[in-house]
Amino acid sequence: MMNDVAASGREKKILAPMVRVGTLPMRLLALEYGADLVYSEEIIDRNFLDSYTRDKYEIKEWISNKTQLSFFSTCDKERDKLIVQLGTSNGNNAYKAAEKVIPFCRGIDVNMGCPLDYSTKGGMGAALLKTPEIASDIIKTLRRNLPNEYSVTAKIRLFPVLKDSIDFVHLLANSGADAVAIHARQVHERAKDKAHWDQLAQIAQLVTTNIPLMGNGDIFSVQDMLRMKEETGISHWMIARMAQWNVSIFRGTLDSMNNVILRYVQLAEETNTYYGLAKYCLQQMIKYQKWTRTEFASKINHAQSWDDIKYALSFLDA
Ligand SMILES: Cc1cc2nc3c(=O)[nH]c(=O)nc-3n(C[C@H](O)[C@H](O)[C@H](O)COP(=O)(O)O)c2cc1C
Repeated sequence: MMNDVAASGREKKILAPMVRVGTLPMRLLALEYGADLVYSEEIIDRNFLDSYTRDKYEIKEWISNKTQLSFFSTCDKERDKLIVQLGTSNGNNAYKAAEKVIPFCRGIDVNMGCPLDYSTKGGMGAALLKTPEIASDIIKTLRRNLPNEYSVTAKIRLFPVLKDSIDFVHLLANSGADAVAIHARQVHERAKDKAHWDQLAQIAQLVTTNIPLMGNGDIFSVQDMLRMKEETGISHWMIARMAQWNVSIFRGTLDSMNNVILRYVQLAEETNTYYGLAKYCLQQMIKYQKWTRTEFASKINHAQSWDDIKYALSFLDA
C-alpha cells in the first residue's frame, strides 16, 4: 500500500522535528492550522526501550522506567499525521523502539542530521552520514520489519560535495526509505547560515529514484514555499523555526499571535504538558514578536506553574 509520505503527487506542509517544541500541543496546533504531517521531536531509541505506557484520558504517555517521567505523548487526533523521529545508531534498537510506538503513528523517521555532540558521540544524528552502512542497515531493518502502511524516512543534511548528497539519497532509497527530508545545510553550518536551495535543486534534478524529497531550511512564508517549488521542484515543505515562532504559518496567512498563544496554552493544558515546556515555547514566540519588555513576557519568564502561565494570559493585550 502506498503510504502517506510516499504519496508524492500533492504538495505537503510538514512540521519539522524540533526538540522541546514539537511536543503534542504544538503538533495538534500545527494540524489545526493545516499541516499535512507533523514530526515529533527526536526521541532516542533507548528511551522507548526502557519505558512503559500510561493512558490519561485521551492521551497516551510513554514513561521512562528510570525517571518515571513522561518523555513522549500522543493522542488519536494526530495518529494518521504523526511521524515519530528516532535518534538511533543501530537497526535492531531502532526497530524495537519503533515497535513500541508504531500503532500510534503514521511512520518512523531516523535523524541523520543532528550535529550536536550528544547525538554524534553515540553514532547517531549526523554521525550516520559518515557511516553509510549503518544508516542503510537502520532503514533496511525498519522497512523489513514494519508493516508497509507505515512510512520509513530519514532526515539528512548536505554533504560538502554534491555527488555525496546524491549518493546518500540513493543509498537510503535503495535501502527502502519512502521519502528523504533534506535540511539544506552542511553539518557544520548553523541557522544563521543561508540554506543552500541551489543544492536542493541539483539533488532533486539528479537523483534517479522517484521517492519524494522534503525540502527544509529557511522557509518562513507561503511565498518561500512557492519559491522553493519554483527553484528546486520540491513541493514537500518541512518548516521548523517559523513554526516555532508562529505555527499558523501552516494556514498561509498568519493568525494573530494572541490567538496562537491562547490556543497553544489551551491545548498544552488539555494534553497534560509540563508547564516548563509550554513556558519555553511561549518564550520563543515572545522573542520573535519582540515582546520581551512587556508585562506578559515578564509574567511568563517568572512562571513556576500552570496557574502562573494562565495568569500571564490576562496581560496578553497589555
Ligand atoms: C528548537 C529546534 C529543535 C530542533 N530539533 C530537531 C530534532 O529533534 N531533530 C531534527 O532532525 N532536527 C531538529 N532541528 C532542526 C530542524 O528540524 C530544521 O532542520 C532546521 O531548523 C532548519 O529548518 P528551518 O530553517 O525551517 O528552521 C531543530 C531545530 C530547532 C530550531
